[in-house]
Amino acid sequence: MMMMTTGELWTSLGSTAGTIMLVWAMFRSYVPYDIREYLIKYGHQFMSFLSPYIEITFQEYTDDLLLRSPQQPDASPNDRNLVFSMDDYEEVTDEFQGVKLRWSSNKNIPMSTSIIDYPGSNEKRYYKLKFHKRHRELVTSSYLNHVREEGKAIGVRNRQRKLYTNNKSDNWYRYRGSVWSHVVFEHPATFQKLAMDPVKKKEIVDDLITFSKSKEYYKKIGKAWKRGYLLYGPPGTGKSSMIAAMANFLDYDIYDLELTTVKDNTELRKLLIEISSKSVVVIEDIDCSLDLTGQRRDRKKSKEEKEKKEGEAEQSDSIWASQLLNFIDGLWSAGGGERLIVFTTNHVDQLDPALTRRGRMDKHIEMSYCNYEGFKVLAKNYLDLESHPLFNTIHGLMDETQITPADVAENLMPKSLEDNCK
Ligand SMILES: Nc1ncnc2c1ncn2[C@@H]1O[C@H](COP(=O)(O)OP(=O)(O)OP(=O)(O)O)[C@@H](O)[C@H]1O
Ligand SMILES: [Mg+2]
Repeated sequence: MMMMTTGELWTSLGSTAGTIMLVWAMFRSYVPYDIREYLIKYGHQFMSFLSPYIEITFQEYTDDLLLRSPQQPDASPNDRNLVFSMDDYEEVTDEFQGVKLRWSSNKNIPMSTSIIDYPGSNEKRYYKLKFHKRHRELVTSSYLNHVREEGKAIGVRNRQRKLYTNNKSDNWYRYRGSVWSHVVFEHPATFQKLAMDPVKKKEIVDDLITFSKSKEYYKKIGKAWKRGYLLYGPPGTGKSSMIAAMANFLDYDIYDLELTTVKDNTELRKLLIEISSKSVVVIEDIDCSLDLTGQRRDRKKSKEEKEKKEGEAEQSDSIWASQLLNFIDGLWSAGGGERLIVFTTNHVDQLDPALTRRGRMDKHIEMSYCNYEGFKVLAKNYLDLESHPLFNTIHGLMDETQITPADVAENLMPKSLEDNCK
């Protein structure tokens, strides 16, 4: 057998490359353009006929297809801003049901036609998927769907959640017809940090999990995929914190619907229609919101005044309440998206029966004064304390007094910077 030295190998490679270049240059200068194109086109077809591989090209268009190399970690919910993507001309290998598939990223850079050109503005990126012909069935029937679903799931995990508030209809034209304004929703509340009866807490968490997994069930029974909660209890017992915890838990947006700025049913319908899937719709202080005068009802009204107005108010309340819920039932049944609707009130006894009736609101949750269990959660949150000689005394005091978690929290907060450092 003849062995080549490294020097000889390089010389031979160099001369082969030289020959190829020469043939290519002759081909370009002596073969006319159209024949050249023809030969290249059919050359490609011939080669792909012989090749055992199939290549599919995907233009970069939406984030429907999100590629992630196996070596790169998923961005966790805490690193929402970290997005991993493929570099230009990078190749990654994916594995699906034991089959290896190669993805590569490429880009077309068209000839510039405009005078001012921003770098990258005209580039069109695309991805190529290469796999063996024998896996064609697997790729077309299941793999591409799998990529799409994964992409969507990653998109949902990485999206920034939003807190929406309804714009006053007088200003809708200013917001170019947008009925909702939004800011990024970043609230630290979690169920773990919520001070409340642990059994009740677990019940709510389980309820949310069941709801979020029940798409097929709601479809089967022909009902809108939604769930209604009524949170009630004195101020400072954690109703709003609970809503934030729910949204964080399910990764939903929040739509804070201020009913007092909604003038009529048409406006209400417009607002409700715009609410997207995976959201919590919140109507705070429902007893005040449902006053048709558009003003929050004054809780300190004199008794006679209250009685005098009771008749009218009750009538308008029930109109609003049932209309709101009928709208929601009707509008959302078509959409198929998952939505929670949460009402809060400090005065559950004053609510219209149309609202509190079972079936309207799926779950009534009472948020109440802080007990010892709640205190322990707050002590852990605020002071990082799990036990202390004073806990026994506090236990006794908590049983005797009615104090809201907000008040307890307030007292556990350091009063000054020095306090904090002790
Ligand atoms: N159950 C709780 N667990 C933990 N923190 C709580 C709880 N309740 C209240 N807090 C603390 O008190 C603050 C006020 O609570 P929150 O706004 O959730 O009360 P609320 O019931 O919505 O009151 P309101 O009826 O006045 O709207 C919160 O920011 C939170 O720090
Ligand atoms: Mg509140």
